[in-house]
Amino acid sequence: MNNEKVLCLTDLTMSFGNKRVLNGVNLEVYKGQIIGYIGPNGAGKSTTVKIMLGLIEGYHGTIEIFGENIARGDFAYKRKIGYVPETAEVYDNLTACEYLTFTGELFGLSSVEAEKKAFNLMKEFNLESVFHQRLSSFSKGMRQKVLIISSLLHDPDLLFFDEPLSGLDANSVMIIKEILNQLAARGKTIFYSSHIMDVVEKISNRIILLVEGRVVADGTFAELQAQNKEGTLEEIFNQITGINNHKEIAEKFVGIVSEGSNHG
Ligand SMILES: Nc1ncnc2c1ncn2[C@@H]1O[C@H](COP(=O)(O)OP(=O)(O)OP(=O)(O)O)[C@@H](O)[C@H]1O
Repeated sequence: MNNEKVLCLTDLTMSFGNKRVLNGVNLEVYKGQIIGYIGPNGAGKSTTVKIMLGLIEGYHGTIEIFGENIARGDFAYKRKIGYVPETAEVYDNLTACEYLTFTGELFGLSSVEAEKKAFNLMKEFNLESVFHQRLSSFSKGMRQKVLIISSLLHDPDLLFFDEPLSGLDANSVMIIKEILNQLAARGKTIFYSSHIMDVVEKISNRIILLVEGRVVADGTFAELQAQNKEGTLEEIFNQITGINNHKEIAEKFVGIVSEGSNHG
């Protein structure tokens, strides 16, 4: 593992109104690491990522990316970043070709270069026949693949993926997992959030668990296993986050659903 520091968060806090969402997050991430950033709904994962991308302001603490404090306002670092958001506004009226050429150009590629690279990448996902179709006609998984391609066109050094496997079928998941592994082997750093625990378990070489805006576990899967009684990452997650009454919650939920049901 390389010891070049790519990301450094020091005492990161963030509030929305009176609500404290991040409670002093400290992290150092090194080149070539694949970080699985996990946590319950609302833990603050997307907020952390959006702050690092400069999409949310008003945080306290320090964020250094590639050694630069991002508060200085020099956004050159963004050119070396790729991002797949959790929910994306894709420009539905554009064709895949138009959208990808446009995003490639935003990151400094020439239009010819962006289009050629986009086409070649679409082809690897068997999407070449829809290259000139509007995104509005794409299925969820097809759109997700376009977003993944769009985040990688400029060959970024640091990738932020928020639930990158959303909507992808089993074969595509295997391909993306392999792509992430190969990118990391080439020195790319990957920071991704996902709720799909078996995938996080398999592909991350470091797992960070955030609960209520605090890092409560940080280590390789083997290290987390050694610190906890449970076996799979899903079980470790449930053990640490203290949610072990799934059955009772489900029973209550179904009870409420069936309340007063005289609907025939
Ligand atoms: N723009 C906003 N204004 C007010 N509150 C917000 C805003 N964005 C996020 N929050 C709140 O911050 C908390 C953390 O949200 P965040 O989206 O970071 O969680 P998450 O860990 O990514 O969750 P999930 O797993 O559900 O995607 C939530 O309580 C959310 O309601």
